This record gives sequence, structure tokens and C-alpha cells, in this order.
Amino acid sequence: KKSSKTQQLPPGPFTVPILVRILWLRSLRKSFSEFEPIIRNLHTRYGPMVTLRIGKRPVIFVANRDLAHKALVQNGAVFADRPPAFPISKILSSNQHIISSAFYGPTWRILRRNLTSEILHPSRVKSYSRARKWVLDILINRLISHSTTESGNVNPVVPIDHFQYAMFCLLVLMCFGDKLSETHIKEIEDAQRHLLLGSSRFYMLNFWPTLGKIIFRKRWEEFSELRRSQEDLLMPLIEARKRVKQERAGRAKEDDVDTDDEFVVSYVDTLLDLKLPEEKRKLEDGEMISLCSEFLDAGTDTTSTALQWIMANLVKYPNVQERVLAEIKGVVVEDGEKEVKEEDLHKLPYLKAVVLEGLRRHPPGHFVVPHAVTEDVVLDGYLVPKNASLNFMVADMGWDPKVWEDLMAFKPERFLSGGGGEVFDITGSREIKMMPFGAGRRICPGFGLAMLHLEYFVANLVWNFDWKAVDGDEVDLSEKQEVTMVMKYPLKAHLSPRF
Ligand code: HEM
Repeated sequence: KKSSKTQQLPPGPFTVPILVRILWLRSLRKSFSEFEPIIRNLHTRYGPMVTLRIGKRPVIFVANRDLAHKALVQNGAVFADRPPAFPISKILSSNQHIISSAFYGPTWRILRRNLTSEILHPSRVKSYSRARKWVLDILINRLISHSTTESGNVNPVVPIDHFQYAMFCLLVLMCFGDKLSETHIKEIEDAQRHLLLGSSRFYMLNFWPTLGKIIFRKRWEEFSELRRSQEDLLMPLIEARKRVKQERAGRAKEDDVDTDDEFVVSYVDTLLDLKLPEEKRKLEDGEMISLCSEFLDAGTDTTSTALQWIMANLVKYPNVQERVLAEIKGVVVEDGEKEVKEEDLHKLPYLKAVVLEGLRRHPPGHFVVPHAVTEDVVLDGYLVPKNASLNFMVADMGWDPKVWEDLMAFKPERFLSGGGGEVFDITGSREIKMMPFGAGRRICPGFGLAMLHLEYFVANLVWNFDWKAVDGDEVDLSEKQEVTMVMKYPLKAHLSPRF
């Protein structure tokens, strides 16, 4: 519904914006993890829609699945905008010229369509299967070498860094082509991680940007230095793809045929010819760097966090791990075959159920990227003004007792269709029962790729190793807010190779 003058913002605590800003800054210095329980308490007190005044803009939180569906799916176009970025994000996103922060309009449409049709299309995703196998081998070798000492003793492994590195490798190869060395990948990972982890340190620069340039001069310099080092690392890779493209074009002209069957299109290749519709020009170097950086970040921590939560539950509940293994045994027919092939994943419904249950119980992001509306509207009788920032309680949507029985238990069976063949709709198009990837027009475009990565790596990790809890160090499922919602006590497990 359109709004009228009498409509009010959703309820919320009375706050003095300047005080909230100061408290916000102080709390950021300590920990971000207090934030979600506060919003949850406010929902208990005020209902499914709550307003908080943190800065100049009201921030509205929605905790109800039906309202999320009404907004994001039924009125998708109105709720698909993004708020203006804070100064730091503005620099990192080249003025909101990346998919996740672009305003809803032609630029967002062309950038998103390029990603979905040129890179995330199933046939293109298939062309990266060699890269996935390469990364799987790296991961398995790393896990083996970390679980045995030189004297042959077995050590428990803390796999999260290896998961992160593996997911990062995959995304780098898709982004810059599959001919990069491990050393090079590690360098890029370090630069990206510095920026990502530093983001909470630089958050303070968003407030009072003009005066802050003087007060926080050192921190601004540190931020500029990190962005520069990111540019120094990524730009040569982009330039290298430009050269490959030119050489191929030259060869194609001479021979009139494409001789290089091995060639795999990378994300950068698709950006080189892209034209921004509003500015009517090609992408600038800075914009390409920002888009590559978005691509790497979006698919790395999210997926490796989910992978860690899923493996933690398989260690905690050995009967679930046994069932995954038994299902794989029915599919891998060749004796001694070490790989569960991705072509076989669709024959493993229980594995898929395990991944879905992992995403429901432990969604890597407990909020979506902030949304905005394209015009003042009314939702559930309350005004959602154009200048508001709007968010949705992702974790709470998947923990609704009206939908899920015994909701905090890890029960993959709830996703088995019982022979009916009905596949669970993760996009929430008809009804939102959980939304780990968001919903509607801004839904994560990478959800298919993420599901593939999770199914492929969970299957192969279980197929290659028996995962066991470490005596006296039981798996603890407490959470901690970092870039994503991670395990407060990272998974530690004994791994016995099965081959
Ligand atoms: C388990 C893994 C992943 C999870 C849980 C996840 C989750 C999300 C969520 C919650 C959003 C915000 C949706 C919204 O604002 O309403 C999002 C956006 C996005 N994700 Fe993912 N994601 C994952 C993997 C990936 C991968 C592998 C890619 C790409 C390679 C990707 C690319 C993006 C992009 C570009 C956006 C912005 C979409 C837009 O604003 O239109 N994500 N993701």
C-alpha cells in the first residue's frame, strides 16, 4: 500500500540519535555480537516490525516470515532498492557500482544479469569443474598433512582456515581464470582478508566523514593503504586477462577458428566489454576491482562458514555422518574411487537435506544486505519511508516454531520429501520458511553455486575421511559474529583417511 500522511513508523525505543551514534561507535570497538539479541528483545516488546534510530535514517527490522514474503516477493520491485552507502563502502564499491550495493535500476540490472547469465549459468558453472577437483585435492592434502605429525602421530585438525582457503581458491579461479599458482592465490587472499577483517576497524570513519578525516587521520591513511594494495594485486590480474582476450581475438582473426578448447571464461572476461547503461561507457579499472572484490568476498566466507557448521554437526551427530556415507556408497560404484563426482550429487537427497538443514540452523548471515524502498509504502499498517534502511531477521525466519518442530535440533530428515519428489524451495517464492540467501529480486544470485560447492565438498570430505570428535573437547555450537556468524569455538576433529 502507498502511504498517507497519518501513517507512523513501526514502533521502537525512544532514542537521541547523537547519543546512539556514540554508543554505537563504542560498542563497535568491543563487539558486534550484542546487536542481534538487542533487536530480538525489541521485537518481543514491540512486535514483528521495529524502528531503531542509529544515524540520520530510521532503521527498520522485520522479524516475520509472512511480512518478509509480502515485502520481498509480493512487492519485490518496491522493496528491492539499497540505501546510500556509508563513505567507506562508497569507496570500496566505486560509488555503488557493484551488484550488492547498486541502487535498483539499470546499472544493477546489467551487472547482476552479467553475473547470472555469463558466470552462474549451469553450463558455465560446469566449465569450472576441473578447478573444483583441483581445489578438492589441495584441501584433502592440507587436511592430511595437518592431521599427521612428522613422527606419524595423529593430530586433531582445526579445518576452518583450510575451508576458507579452498573456497577462496575456487572463487579466484572463476574470477581471474584457472591458470594461477597457489602462491599467487594466497597473496590475493591475504589482501582481501585484511580489508574484510579491517572493515570493523574502519567503520568509525563512516561517522562524521568530514571532521573524521582530521580526527581519524591515521586510520584513514591505513584504509587508503589497504585499498591501494588491493588495487596493486588485482589490477595486474585484470590486465593479464585483457591481454589474453586480445591475443585470442588476434588468433581467431588469423585462423578463423578457435583452437584453444581448454579456454575457460572468467568473471573478469565478462566485465571487459560491459557497458554501463546510464553513463554509456565501459567499466573503469576501479569499478572492475570493486566487482572482483565483491565476487571473491561474497562467495568465500559465506560458504566456508556454512561448510564448517555442517561438518561440525556431522562430527557431533555421527549417525548423520554414517547416513551420508551410506548414501554415497550406493552411488560411487568403482572400487577405490576417491572422488564423489559432481554429476552424482543429484542422486544424494540426504546429502542435500544435510546442507539445507545446515543453512536453516546456522545461516552464515543473520541479516540480509540492507534494503530500501523505491517510494514511501505501508507494510503491516506501518510507514516504511523512502529514506529508511530496512532489514530482515534471517536466522529467526528459519527458526519459527510454527514451521519447524524441535527447531534447534539438527534434523536433515525434515527436508526429505518422503518420496513425493517435491524439492524444497530455497527461494521462498511461494512461502518463506527460511531465507539464508534472502528472497525476491535481491536474492543471492550465487545460491545455486553455493549449494553445489557445499554438496560437493561435504560429500567428498565425508567420503575421504572419518570425522570424529576429540575426546574431552566436544563440539560446541555457540555462535560468534564476525564477517559472518561463525563458530565461537572453531571445529576441531580427528580425521582418519578412508583411503
Ligand atoms: C552459503 C553461501 C552464501 C550465502 C549464505 C549467501 C547469502 C546472501 C545473502 C543473504 C544476500 C543478501 C540478499 C538480500 O540483500 O536480500 C546475498 C547477496 C549476494 N550474494 Fe550471496 N550468499 C552465498 C554465496 C554467494 C556466492 C557463491 C556468490 C557469487 C559468486 C554470491 C553473490 C552474491 C551477490 C552478488 C549478492 C548481491 C545481490 C544483489 O544485491 O542483487 N553469494 N547473498
